Amino acid sequence: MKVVSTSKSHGGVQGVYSHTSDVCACDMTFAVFVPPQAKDGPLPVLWYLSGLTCTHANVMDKGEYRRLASELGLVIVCPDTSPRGADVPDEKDNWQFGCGAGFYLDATQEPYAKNYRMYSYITEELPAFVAANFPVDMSRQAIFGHSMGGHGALTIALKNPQRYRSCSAFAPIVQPSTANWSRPAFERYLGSDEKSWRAYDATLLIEDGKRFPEFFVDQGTADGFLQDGLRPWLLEEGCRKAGIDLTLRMQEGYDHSYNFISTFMDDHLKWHAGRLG
Ligand SMILES: N[C@@H](CCC(=O)N[C@@H](CSC=O)C(=O)NCC(=O)O)C(=O)O
Repeated sequence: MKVVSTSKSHGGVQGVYSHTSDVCACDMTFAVFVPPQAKDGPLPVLWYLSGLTCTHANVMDKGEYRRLASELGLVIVCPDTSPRGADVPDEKDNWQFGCGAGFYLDATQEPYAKNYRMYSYITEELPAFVAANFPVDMSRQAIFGHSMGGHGALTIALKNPQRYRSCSAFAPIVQPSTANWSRPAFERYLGSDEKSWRAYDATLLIEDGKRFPEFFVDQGTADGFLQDGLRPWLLEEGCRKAGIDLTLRMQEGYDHSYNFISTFMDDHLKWHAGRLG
């Protein structure tokens, strides 16, 4: 593991690290905040998945999670959103595909299948790496995220309900396989058979029988992506039919930015901490 940077904050350490990922066949960078309680033993770990165009740094710089994470004794891990590097296929002028737009899935189509394996990276390789290198109690994990990362958190929790004690999201893409901003990426990563897309679509996973006990979602009413891209009412309907407990808070006047996320970050951290013990 390469230490990119460390910096003391609220008694803990905000670090940025990189490692060689076999799964993504490139070097990957991620951020970890370790609160001061780590000196007394392993701590619960909360995974934050970021949205389109982000790296590990957006939430680290603008999410405002460290003060309360320190108080609550939560380790916060913030991975990148895609593979990157000179050998990774990309489309520089397309923010909804390629680097920064990995959609937390395992691509099956060439030339993307070699590197774009963010589902396996987030659920297998990075957890094993974090467990081996940080003071974490892997029996106490939770996951949350924003937008594309909200989609990632919901789908990963639905597919691994025994691993995560809780899941929440800020303005998640709840049905990416039918939204115009994500459909083209799904087709290019997964091929034209839309049946294979269902494995990476929260509302369709629920329709297909996957379950998670409860979700907590915040959504701004002034979010420019609300009507066409995010559509939380689809998740509301799916959860209602499936008997999944969904707390959906429509936050008046808030947009899609980190000003919205940081406003409600404390509520999400407290909600997860209450379930992580
Ligand atoms: N470049 C786009 C806007 C991209 C954008 O809003 N990205 C969001 C996530 S969107 C869904 O996954 C984000 O988190 N951006 C990073 C940030 O720091 O705000 C455009 O120009 O419209």
